[in-house]
Amino acid sequence: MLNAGSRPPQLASARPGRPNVVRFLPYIRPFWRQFALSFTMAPIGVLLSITIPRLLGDVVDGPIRNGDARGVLWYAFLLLVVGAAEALISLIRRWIMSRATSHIETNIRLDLFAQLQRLPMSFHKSWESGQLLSRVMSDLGLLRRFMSFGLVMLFMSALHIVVVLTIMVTTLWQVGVAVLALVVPVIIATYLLLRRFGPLSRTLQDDTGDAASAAEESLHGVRVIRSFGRTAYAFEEYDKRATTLAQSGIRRTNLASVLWTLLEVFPSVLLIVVLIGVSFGVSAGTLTLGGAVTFVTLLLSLAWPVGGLGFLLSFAREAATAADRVSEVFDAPATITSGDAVIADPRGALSLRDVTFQFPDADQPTLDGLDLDVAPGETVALVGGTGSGKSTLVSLIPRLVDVTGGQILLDGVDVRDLSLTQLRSLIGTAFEDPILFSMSARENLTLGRPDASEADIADAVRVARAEFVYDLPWGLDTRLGEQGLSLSGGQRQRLALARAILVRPKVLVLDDTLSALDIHTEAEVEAALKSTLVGVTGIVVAHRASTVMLADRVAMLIEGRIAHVGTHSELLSTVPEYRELLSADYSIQPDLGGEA
Ligand SMILES: Nc1ncnc2c1ncn2[C@@H]1O[C@H](COP(=O)(O)OP(=O)(O)OP(=O)(O)O)[C@@H](O)[C@H]1O
Repeated sequence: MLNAGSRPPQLASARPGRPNVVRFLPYIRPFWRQFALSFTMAPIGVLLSITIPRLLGDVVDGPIRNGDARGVLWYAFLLLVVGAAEALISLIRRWIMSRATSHIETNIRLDLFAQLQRLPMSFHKSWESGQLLSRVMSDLGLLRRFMSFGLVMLFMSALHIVVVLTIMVTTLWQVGVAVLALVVPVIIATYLLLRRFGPLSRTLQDDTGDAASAAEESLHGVRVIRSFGRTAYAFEEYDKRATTLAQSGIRRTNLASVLWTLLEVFPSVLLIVVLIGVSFGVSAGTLTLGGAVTFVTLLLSLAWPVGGLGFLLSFAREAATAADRVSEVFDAPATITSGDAVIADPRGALSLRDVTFQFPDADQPTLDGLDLDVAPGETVALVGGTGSGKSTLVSLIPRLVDVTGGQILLDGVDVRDLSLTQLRSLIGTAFEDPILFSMSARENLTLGRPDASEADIADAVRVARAEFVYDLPWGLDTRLGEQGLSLSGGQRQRLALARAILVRPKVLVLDDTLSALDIHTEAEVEAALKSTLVGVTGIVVAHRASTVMLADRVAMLIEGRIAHVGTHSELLSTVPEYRELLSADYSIQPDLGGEA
């Protein structure tokens, strides 16, 4: 798996007044030869395309006027060669650019993915996944398409227009000036329309992200939606976002159509002016018939560059918006950064010193002044009512989030000062809701230790009572997860537990990992875990008395504070809230009662 920390983004830093799109230039730098070649070929293409009107003029004034059939054929051949050369140049340019920009897109996408891996959980909780997906996929795709052909076409169109207008002004200045007089208001109108286009394009791209989020959420929760009979409601919710998206698309296309129409009609208006101008020129004898043909054909050659300019300018605006949206993810602060310290001989002593944690949008702390020392090899169970802060506390240990006050020390070193790679290799975590990836059972198991041997895997599988993996259709190579074989909740939990054990952690954090197991399997797993936890520091979030039995000591959380610490028997006999909390299990396990 990608080590996010090892891939710093190449994106240039933000500067006031500098458009975000410019910040992506470092990605283009390794491919500057391809870009240089493509931009050098562009003027040759323009030159060839304006050669055709010149040849047409010459054939009219020469072979056609003189009735020279061989001459006409010769010009026809020349026209064919010029046309073919123009097509070949454009083909080569496309090949070069599509290869270069695909690499650029991949590099940006990898950096963006690494950045998403680096960003703290608070970022992922506050951003809808559809919004992130639309940035990773559609915005980057749009940027690539713009770099691949939009940029060079924009350059070619502008060059073509400038060259043709210059030829016109120098050949027949009266007509040239009239054409220029018409071009200026069109440029101003284009500029004004594009200013309105920017915000519309941003809204459309944001609405695309919203629609993607709605689709992702309802597909993810399709089981819940169906079981509550809320398919119609989910459809309505998606319909709302899809309609908003369609409306934004229509508003943007309406505006773009005005721009495109303006620029498409423009050459036809120019044609009238030019036709009147050249007919005066021909009758006054200042222009030959061939010259008139060249003039008119040159003007007609403007139809695509001018018509396409509207599309290309709006495309450039959309690419700028896509760059803004992608930059927002790159600019989000990666608050969980690696420290430099490395523990030479890790033992797994864990200490909480006045640990406080408050969610950014909460008005009071979720954890408030926690102190606890867990000795190497000791197992502490965290118990407490629902919402008392157990999961929040365990997420602080591997730094999924950071404390907002106090310190968590591992072997006396503040976890924020430790190398993140070492910290996460020392801590194995398994959550209540185990996430399995769309890969083989073996890859899922070895996620935290890709070099694990068959014997290590077998050992972890045995402790977690996950032997069922060997009975899957293709054993350890069976593909699991969203697009693979689906496992039961208990099987998933056991696989996640084996994954955490396989890391051979110094600290094993189990966040209610055994909740989906039946009582017998849980007892088996616990017995095996007990032998494994020897020498490993354990932090076990527990709801059942049976899980608490794994622990040497119990810390009871009440409203974000550690209210009681002691052995299970001590708390049972001295803390009524503890007895009450575990009463369900307590009543069905008389031997526990005996212990009390
Ligand atoms: N992003 C958040 N912003 C604000 N409050 C939050 C956020 N996430 C969780 N909380 C609150 O923090 C408190 C502690 O939650 P936590 O999940 O740690 O409890 P828990 O003890 O693990 O509960 P359970 O046993 O039900 O899993 C809860 O009141 C929860 O609503």
